[in-house]
Amino acid sequence: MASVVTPGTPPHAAVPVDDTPDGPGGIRFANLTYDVPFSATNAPSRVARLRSWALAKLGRGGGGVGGAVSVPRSGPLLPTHDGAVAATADMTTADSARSSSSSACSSSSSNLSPGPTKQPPAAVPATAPSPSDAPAPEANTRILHGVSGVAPAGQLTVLLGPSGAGKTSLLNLLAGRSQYGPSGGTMTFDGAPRSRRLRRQLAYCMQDDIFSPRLTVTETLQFTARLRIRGLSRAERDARVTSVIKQLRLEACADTLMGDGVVLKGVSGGERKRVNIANELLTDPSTMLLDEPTSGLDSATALTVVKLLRSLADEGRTIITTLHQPSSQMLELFDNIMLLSLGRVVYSGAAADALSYFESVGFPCPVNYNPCDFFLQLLTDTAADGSQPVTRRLEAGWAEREATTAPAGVVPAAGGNGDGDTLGGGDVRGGRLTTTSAGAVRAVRKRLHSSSVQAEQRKYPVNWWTQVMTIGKRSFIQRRGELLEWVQMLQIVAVSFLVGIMWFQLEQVERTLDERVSLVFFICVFFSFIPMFSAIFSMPAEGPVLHKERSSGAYRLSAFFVAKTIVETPVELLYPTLFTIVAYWMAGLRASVGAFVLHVFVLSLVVLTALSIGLFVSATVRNIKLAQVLGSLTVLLALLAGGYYVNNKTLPSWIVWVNALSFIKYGFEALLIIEVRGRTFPCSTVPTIYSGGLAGTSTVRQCPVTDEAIYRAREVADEFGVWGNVGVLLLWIVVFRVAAYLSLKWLHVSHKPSRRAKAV
Ligand SMILES: Nc1ncnc2c1ncn2[C@@H]1O[C@H](COP(=O)(O)OP(=O)(O)OP(=O)(O)O)[C@@H](O)[C@H]1O
Repeated sequence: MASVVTPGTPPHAAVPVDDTPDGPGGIRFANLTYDVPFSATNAPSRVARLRSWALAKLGRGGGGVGGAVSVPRSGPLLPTHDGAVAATADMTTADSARSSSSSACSSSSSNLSPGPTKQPPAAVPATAPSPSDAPAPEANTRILHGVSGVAPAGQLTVLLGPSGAGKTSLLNLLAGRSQYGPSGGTMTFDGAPRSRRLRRQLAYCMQDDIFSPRLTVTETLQFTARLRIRGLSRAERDARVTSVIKQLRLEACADTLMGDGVVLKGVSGGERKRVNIANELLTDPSTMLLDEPTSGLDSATALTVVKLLRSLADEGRTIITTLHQPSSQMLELFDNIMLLSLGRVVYSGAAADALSYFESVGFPCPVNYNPCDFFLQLLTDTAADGSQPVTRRLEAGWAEREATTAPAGVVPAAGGNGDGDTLGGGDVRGGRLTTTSAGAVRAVRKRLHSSSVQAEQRKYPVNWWTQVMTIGKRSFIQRRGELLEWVQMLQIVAVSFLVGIMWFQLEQVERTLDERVSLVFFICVFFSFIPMFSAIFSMPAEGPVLHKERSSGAYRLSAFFVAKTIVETPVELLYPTLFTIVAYWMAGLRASVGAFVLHVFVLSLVVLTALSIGLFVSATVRNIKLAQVLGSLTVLLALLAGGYYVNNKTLPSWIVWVNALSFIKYGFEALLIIEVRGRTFPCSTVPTIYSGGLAGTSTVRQCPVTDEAIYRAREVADEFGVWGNVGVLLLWIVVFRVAAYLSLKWLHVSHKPSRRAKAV
């Protein structure tokens, strides 16, 4: 046996560790605190941050970022109207702001008074100070204040609390997915600290059920199974998917698209929630954390989902879920309830004991009232002055109870010590007749223990190549669906015919040279805009799925990136190829198969360059509007500096360098060389810049017009040749792809928990 104690955690909060299937089951956490930087909650302006930074550099203080000022810990405890004492000593001003803002959202009058049955202790002391409850550093806002609890194996534990109470933050901490990691406290899972192996056993169903919209339910589950389950044959994996579909009663929608709920119609809201659970259930997790699995569902469907969770708990799994407004029918299905208010526990224990506890502290639930509604109303009850005396009293009451009854800072598990032995078949737990047997709990844990010991050795469930193949196949289905949309097809076919008609069968004479050059330039510009914006919109669409899957440790970012590149490259080249087949021959561009093939090749590179730049922009800038603006500016700059509208001669000398930055210029020059190299064009009666008959070139006309004359007129560096331009485009593609990869890795979708998270 060992102990897990983190710095800043009082020794009494040590939780025994027994890393065996027979050790204490479930999740235990004690004195968990969670702080987020003040700037994250209050978002001071850049100017304020800059000012703060400058003052700090000058050594003049400045009150931290955004000017947070701590209320001294020894500051006065606020008396409340009923004589109880409000524990505000450990709140920063940011806390107070959060507290009062959440008050402002709740009812404005205090209409819940203590009932007559039992009087609460005359004056409940404030939360007992403990090291983990110490004030957060000045620049932080404390979201969770020393939260302790137990979610025993084989039981359904429900987190309740008003909006902003910290339910999601607690779940994120337990799942190791919080943005900043816990700042203090301990947690153990089946008696052991969190480890890589646990990450595989722990399923986290996030509130937003994020899926690739163009996959069916079965495909979605099959791809997850392929990525997250190791060592099964294809038949075994399919059997697992089928059994999960059956377990979650998804047979009727097995072949329905997931959809996105906006443009693409797919499964219903309730089905989507169940697919979300099914997706996590595939790995046969011992522990499931669910954030609002019933949000947006009607009461009957919500009850079905909760019943499902009940049955999963009865199989021996540890289930913790947050719920917004459970019905009284649901209450019957819960084993334990943990009530949170502004980051503090006000009750944690058997669901069936909650009412008697509230009665014992002076808040009896009215007859025929939904107890959960009653609890939540108590916690949102606000006095006329904005204070929350009831909440404060409940917090203080629970803190006192914790201090006196559970020296380890751990609430006794409902119905026993949580080791599973007390959960005999037909055991009465929290007033509910349980069906979970100690054997079921032990069987689940033994099975998972042995399989996960092997998993411990590996960072990812399947090897890199399998990851690439699986993600590639999935991306292909997704992109194929998008690309083959008839609207997109229509756009390309229409534009290619339009172009073919506008530039129809250009004569090979000087008179049409300008049109020929403008057509080549137009093609480059058109195939820069379309892919640039397609890429800019791709990350916002794919990012959430990537983030979710990377957070569960399903695959490497490099596998995603390589798969995306391999699959999307040929798919993205479909449109330029289609366009060229129609427009090239209709317009009468160089009638040679070699020139045609080279034209398609160079145009493809232009498309890939625009895609790579767009990908980099969307991977770096999260704000889609800003990404759009940056994308437009980039293409516009590339267009203006592309060599058609302005060139080195017309540009002011100090800005000539922008020409070199225009990727369109390289594509344009390469295509122009392909078009005119080695060709001559008979002069027409009206002189043009190409024959040197116009001012600025030569007074003597040179007939016929040669390719060199065209290069001169257009300032094309022909010594660079087609392949020189191709080389530059390839360089742009590589540079921006690598930059996009690094940006994704370091800026947004790293699955790695923060250092703080690793420490606990
Ligand atoms: N990373 C963060 N940055 C800034 N504020 C945060 C962060 N994480 C949580 N918070 C704040 O912490 C508080 C608790 O948030 P949390 O999402 O945990 O509440 P919740 O109980 O799940 O609410 P809801 O029921 O509305 O989902 C909120 O006021 C939220 O704004």
